[in-house]
Amino acid sequence: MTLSSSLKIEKMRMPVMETENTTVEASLSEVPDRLPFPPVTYSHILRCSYHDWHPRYRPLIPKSRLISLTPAFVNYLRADGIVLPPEARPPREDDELDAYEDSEEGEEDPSAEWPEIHTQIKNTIAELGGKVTPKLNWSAPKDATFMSPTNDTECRSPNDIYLLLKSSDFITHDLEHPFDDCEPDHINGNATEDILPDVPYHLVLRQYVNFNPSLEFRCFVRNRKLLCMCQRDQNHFDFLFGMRDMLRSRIQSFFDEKLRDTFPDPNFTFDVYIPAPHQRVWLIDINPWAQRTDPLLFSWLEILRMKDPIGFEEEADNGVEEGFVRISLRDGTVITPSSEEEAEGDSSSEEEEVENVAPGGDDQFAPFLPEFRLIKKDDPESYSFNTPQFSAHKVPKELVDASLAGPGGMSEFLGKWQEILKQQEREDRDAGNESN
Ligand SMILES: Nc1ncnc2c1ncn2[C@@H]1O[C@H](COP(=O)(O)OP(=O)(O)OP(=O)(O)O)[C@@H](O)[C@H]1O
Repeated sequence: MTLSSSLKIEKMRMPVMETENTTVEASLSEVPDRLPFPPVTYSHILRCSYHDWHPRYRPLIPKSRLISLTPAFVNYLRADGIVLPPEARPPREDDELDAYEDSEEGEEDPSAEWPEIHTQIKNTIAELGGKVTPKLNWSAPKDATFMSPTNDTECRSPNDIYLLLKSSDFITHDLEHPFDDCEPDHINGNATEDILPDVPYHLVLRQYVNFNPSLEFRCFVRNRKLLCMCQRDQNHFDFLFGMRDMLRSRIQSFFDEKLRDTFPDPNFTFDVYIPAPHQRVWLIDINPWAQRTDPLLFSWLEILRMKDPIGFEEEADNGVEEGFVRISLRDGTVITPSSEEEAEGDSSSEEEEVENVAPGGDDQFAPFLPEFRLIKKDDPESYSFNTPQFSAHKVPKELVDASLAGPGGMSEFLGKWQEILKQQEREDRDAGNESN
């Protein structure tokens, strides 16, 4: 989950936008001040927490482990400043220096307050092959990768994890604001008492895999219908256009078979990863149907106003004649598929327009398949904003510049900074002793 995509950004994204099949034009005057979301309830937010859905969808998720967090560890994450547990030092040749370090007053060790968690994290990293990527109940610390030696969320030690978690605004949001803009649930039409629920905080450690970002997609579900989907990465990938129909079909089947009737809420979003050979769909994340979830290549207003797609299955359920569906190609050919396989076919999505004629034969047109939006080459309406992703959540520019000195720059910088502070303390102490 990312921090709320503000209405300002909604407005920036609204002007003319080329979609898969049509051109949507929306005048800024049409954009309401508040988006017409149904109320986001506390329980919806909790049901989108990794710890809640992980047990249900375990076989669909890349290998991951959950560590239930104690209040002491959560307090450590919440505390200002970044103090890391001392790490085992490599043996030194200089005996004198070793003696000096041993004789120094014990370094502060925050993990003394949560030794079991520290050990569990160490063991889980080892169990998952030595490399993990962390997240809390809803968010990964993607905005803090500049702190990492590898410049991503790969972690090999507990300290790598603490450094990322404590540097991330997204993690702070999970800790301090998970229920912002939400309201209590209603039972029999009456609002329950407005008390913020306790969050069972968990650290999620996922086995680190080299993800191909072009094959990550975000999908939007309304009233248990897959409404639309788009790529997650903000770059253009030419090869995706030829694969669009196949990927859409995979995601649709995955949704129909695994998620549609099992996720407790009718509205939500989910992220998937479909690595080569693109046979298997992996569930990566479930996010709330709420403005805080980044709509990526769509705007929320557009999604909220979108017509329901109508699929083959549904037509069969409604007893609608097969001929009701037609696919017209740009050369004027009209085909009427008799099965999903045929509809999928190998026709190029670039060449094809898919239409649906509403029951009753009137001229209402609605998208037949969920729209699958991809970033076009040199798209003048590029969806990226010429700023690095998550830049709004990063630290002051000077610090970012310091980190650009090279990989690991920031953690080295932090280590040096802590040394400088300690040296300062020692000097102050000595100066105090001399003056006494
Ligand atoms: N097992 C993994 N190994 C390596 N990278 C991963 C793994 N799982 C996820 N990622 C990467 O981490 C990114 C963030 O993961 P995830 O979607 O769970 O975080 P999030 O904070 O909920 O994101 P968002 O705010 O966009 O919803 C993914 O887009 C993917 O690129």
